Amino acid sequence: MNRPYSAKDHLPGELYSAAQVRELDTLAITQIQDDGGDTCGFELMCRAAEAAFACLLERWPEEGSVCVFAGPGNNGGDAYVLAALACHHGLDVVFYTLGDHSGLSAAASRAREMALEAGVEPQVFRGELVYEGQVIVDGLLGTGLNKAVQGDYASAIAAMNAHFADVLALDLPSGLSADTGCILGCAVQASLTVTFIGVKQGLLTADGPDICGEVAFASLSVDPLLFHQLSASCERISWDRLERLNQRLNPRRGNSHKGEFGHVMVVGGDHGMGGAVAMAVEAAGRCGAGLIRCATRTEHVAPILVRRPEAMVRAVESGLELQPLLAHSHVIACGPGLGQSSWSELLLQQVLNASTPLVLDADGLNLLASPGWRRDFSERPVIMTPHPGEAARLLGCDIASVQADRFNSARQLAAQYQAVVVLKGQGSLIAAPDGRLALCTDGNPGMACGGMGDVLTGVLAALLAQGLSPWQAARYGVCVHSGAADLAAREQGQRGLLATDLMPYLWELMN
Ligand SMILES: NC(=O)C1=CN([C@@H]2O[C@H](COP(=O)(O)OP(=O)(O)OC[C@H]3O[C@@H](n4cnc5c(N)ncnc54)[C@H](O)[C@@H]3O)[C@@H](O)[C@H]2O)[C@@H](O)CC1
Ligand SMILES: Nc1ncnc2c1ncn2[C@@H]1O[C@H](COP(=O)(O)OP(=O)(O)O)[C@@H](O)[C@H]1O
Ligand SMILES: [K+]
Repeated sequence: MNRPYSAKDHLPGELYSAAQVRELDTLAITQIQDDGGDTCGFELMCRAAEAAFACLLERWPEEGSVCVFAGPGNNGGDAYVLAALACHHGLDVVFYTLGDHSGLSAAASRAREMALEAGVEPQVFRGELVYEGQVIVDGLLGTGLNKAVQGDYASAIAAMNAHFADVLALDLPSGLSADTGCILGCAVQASLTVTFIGVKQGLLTADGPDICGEVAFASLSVDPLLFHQLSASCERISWDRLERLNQRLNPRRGNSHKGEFGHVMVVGGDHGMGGAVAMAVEAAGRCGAGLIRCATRTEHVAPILVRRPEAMVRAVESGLELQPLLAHSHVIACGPGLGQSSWSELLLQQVLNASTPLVLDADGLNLLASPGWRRDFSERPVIMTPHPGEAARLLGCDIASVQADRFNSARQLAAQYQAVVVLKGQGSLIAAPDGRLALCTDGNPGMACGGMGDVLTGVLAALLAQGLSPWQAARYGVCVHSGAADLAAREQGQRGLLATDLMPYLWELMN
């Protein structure tokens, strides 16, 4: 029996779209066929069901029964085989079907026969879920989901979600889009999702992580060489993975000096928003920038110096004093607390006129989105860090449209601005202008609080200052930032986590 392995830290680094996984399925079936195996995908279906059933036994070892839902596609086929295995194992099986099962695929038909022979008694789901046990298996809809869920399917999903039992989802929770991580109409809330052959990109961003529960991956013993035939849509990154891939910054030479680690200039902090620049300054320092300057409003100078006397903080009240300061910087971080006043515009204008590597965040992005400000950054190393609201302004659409396809939104922004883009939020995405995508699985909802983005801006600026390219810095920085937040939350919990709580952990992870 092929053993799936679980926990997001151990998921493979390659993520795939639904279409790509279908391609992998086909390649795997062809190979099984060439090796003298079955020709219709039944072998693969059996392996999927075996892997899922192994997970079920491991997670719920005491349970004596299982309730299985099967849809009319191959996801339902997996469910039939699992039900047969459960019967053979001596579990009581309640089996509900939805949709027309007279047109099952060849593989799913064989799966159904196998279930009937094992003693499974399928009944059409008519709105009432009668089951007393602890485990429901969701085999309604998989990667074939192609429209919003409604009608009987929606009723079945509502019944599963209302039941006290835990749900094990086959491949992915029904109703979740494998491509976007969005709920299409409604979705099953799973405790455990066992996903097959390739990890679908939608499991790890937007609503995916909330809906999937724990994610286990089962390769179905597919020949790894098959995977070389198509490139993954997206790379999964995490602090732990970067570390294992040995993508850390090298230890410093003993004989080094501050000039080697870059001078960062943080620009922003209009009236009432001095904290934002203060946090970017401190994060840049904790991530190893050689020297940090800050250009801000007069009233913020003293408070920032009190907190971080290491920084060189200058008042730029008229805005025009900025130009000569920029000339002495290796990296500019612009946007935190910048505001959208004429002062803000004057500062941003000068920042955009420079050619220094740039991290652009917050109001820097909001201003960039307004008419007449649009830029092409192909000649300059730039990282843009929009949250979904800022991304919507930059793309001229609403937030729901950004979130409806985060992968596409990030890619589109990177192409339009010719910059590396970090689309923030659960499962932060990093997109390069050439189409490369990475998804960070670190981070937690404790980070949904003011100032977290300002800290990220400082982190990224420090990494650019130490010589990383925008693509490297963004991948590394997003993982360090989210990894630090996970460490901080482990101490005291997620709720109540503050942006400045990350500082000691940034320091630790950077070493
Ligand atoms: N093809 C293969 O070789 C393998 C496939 N596997 C399983 O097969 C699944 C994919 O199978 P399918 O491509 O048949 O797709 P699904 O099983 O996801 O279902 C597709 C069916 O559902 C219908 N449907 C789609 N959206 C609907 C909606 N919102 N409301 C009602 N009906 C809807 C479609 O019209 C179609 O009839 C995977 O997720 C995985 O579980 C696994 O057995 C591994 C091997
Ligand atoms: N639910 C979440 N899960 C993971 N990361 C999150 C979550 N909510 C926010 N974050 C992260 O926290 C940071 C918040 O940034 P942002 O919204 O710009 O905050 P602010 O503007 O207040 O500084 C981003 O890096 C984002 O990815
Ligand atoms: K499913």
